[in-house]
Amino acid sequence: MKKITLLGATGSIGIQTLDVMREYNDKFQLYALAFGSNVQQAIPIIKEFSPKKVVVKDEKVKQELIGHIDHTKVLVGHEGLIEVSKDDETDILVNAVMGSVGLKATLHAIQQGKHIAIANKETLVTAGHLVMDEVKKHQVSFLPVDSEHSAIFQCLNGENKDQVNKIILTASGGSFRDKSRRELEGVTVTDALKHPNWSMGAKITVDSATMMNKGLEVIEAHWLFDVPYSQIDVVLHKESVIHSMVEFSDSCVIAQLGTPDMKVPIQYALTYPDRLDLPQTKKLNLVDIGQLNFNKMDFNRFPCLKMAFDAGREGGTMTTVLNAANEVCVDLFLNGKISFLAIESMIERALNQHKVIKTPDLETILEVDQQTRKLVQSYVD
Ligand SMILES: NC(=O)C1=CN([C@@H]2O[C@H](COP(=O)(O)OP(=O)(O)OC[C@H]3O[C@@H](n4cnc5c(N)ncnc54)[C@H](OP(=O)(O)O)[C@@H]3O)[C@@H](O)[C@H]2O)C=CC1
Ligand SMILES: CC(=O)[C@@H](O)[C@H](O)COP(=O)(O)O
Ligand SMILES: [Mn+2]
Repeated sequence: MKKITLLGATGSIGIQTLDVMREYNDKFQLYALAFGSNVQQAIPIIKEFSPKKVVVKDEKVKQELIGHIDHTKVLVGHEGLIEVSKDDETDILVNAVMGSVGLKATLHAIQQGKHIAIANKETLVTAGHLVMDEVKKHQVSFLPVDSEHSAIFQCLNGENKDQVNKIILTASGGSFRDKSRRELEGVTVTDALKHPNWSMGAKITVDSATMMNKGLEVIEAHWLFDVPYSQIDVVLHKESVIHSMVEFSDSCVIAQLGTPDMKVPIQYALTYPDRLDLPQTKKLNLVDIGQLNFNKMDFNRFPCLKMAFDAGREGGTMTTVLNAANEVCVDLFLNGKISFLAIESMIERALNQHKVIKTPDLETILEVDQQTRKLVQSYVD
């Protein structure tokens, strides 16, 4: 029985992680969970899984929650996230929070030798070098949940990493893939939230529409698989059936395929190296699909992807700025404060204003993250 601490239990990945745990309740037990403020979503989860500890965003949410639950210790904020993540009783940390709020807890968990299933790509974008250094130092398993990275991880299974030519990430194109840049001028939040293939949280769905999601994933792949940016490609693939590919020295390409269902990579990260039944998922039927499409990525159409490659190549605090600026801009867009196209122009402005600090420590990362959030907010205030 593995004890799991699940950060982001009320979110899209969190809920699907609980589905997997429900199916395999002889293998996994929910020791602790964390969520932000969605108390109504959290109450039935807490009642069903009876975790020993729950972490919420702040005191106000704690007060809202405690009248509804018994026998569960309620903790608050960053300190709470760190406490449950490094807790002696935690075997596996599933990090499925949205945003760089997951960084410190992840570092503490690794330092305590916990195994990590990582969905929270922002943690790797903001401070990938710190995270991967700790992973190497403490020899923990750090398994990707993100569908593309799970695919790459599977393609690399048993292969010699020195014989990798390139990693090829697939991108669906997001909600606006068939629109020209001019047509993007009037798009709404409701339109942006209609992802063609995946049902996900609001922030990642907007990231997918701006193509920043793929940009974050390029940086995530760089850190997870220790591959230089010159060996990472992105190809448009509107069906999201091939989740990603790896090309090897002999020109052989290995791809991982499946219907778009996040329960597959979530379960694989929890049960690796075993592949257990997943009865709830739809099997891939290529005959029914008939045709798979691939298109060249257009960096002028999707400037966020170019910004992410450039920030990744620059390194240091540049990706911290990219991530923090993006988090603020997407939030402003979702709250109707800025237009869709302002997301990319404001991120670009923040990147241009930043003087990079190479190999920053944690304190520097956190400081740059906060400064960037304030700066980007000041563009609209
Ligand atoms: N959804 C997907 O299919 C995929 C997601 N990912 C990545 O996984 C991560 C989660 O995405 P997704 O599940 O879609 O996001 P959601 O927005 O659906 O869920 C985010 C979760 O994080 C919680 N949260 C937010 N802020 C805090 C905080 N300060 N303290 C504690 N918990 C907090 C939310 O709580 P609450 O809502 O209660 O406030 C919620 O449980 C992201 O990094 C995303 O990029 C990667 C691949 C696919
Ligand atoms: C399910 C998942 O991993 C998402 O990151 C997904 O890949 C988003 O799709 P696109 O970014 O390709 O539109
Ligand atoms: Mn992905």
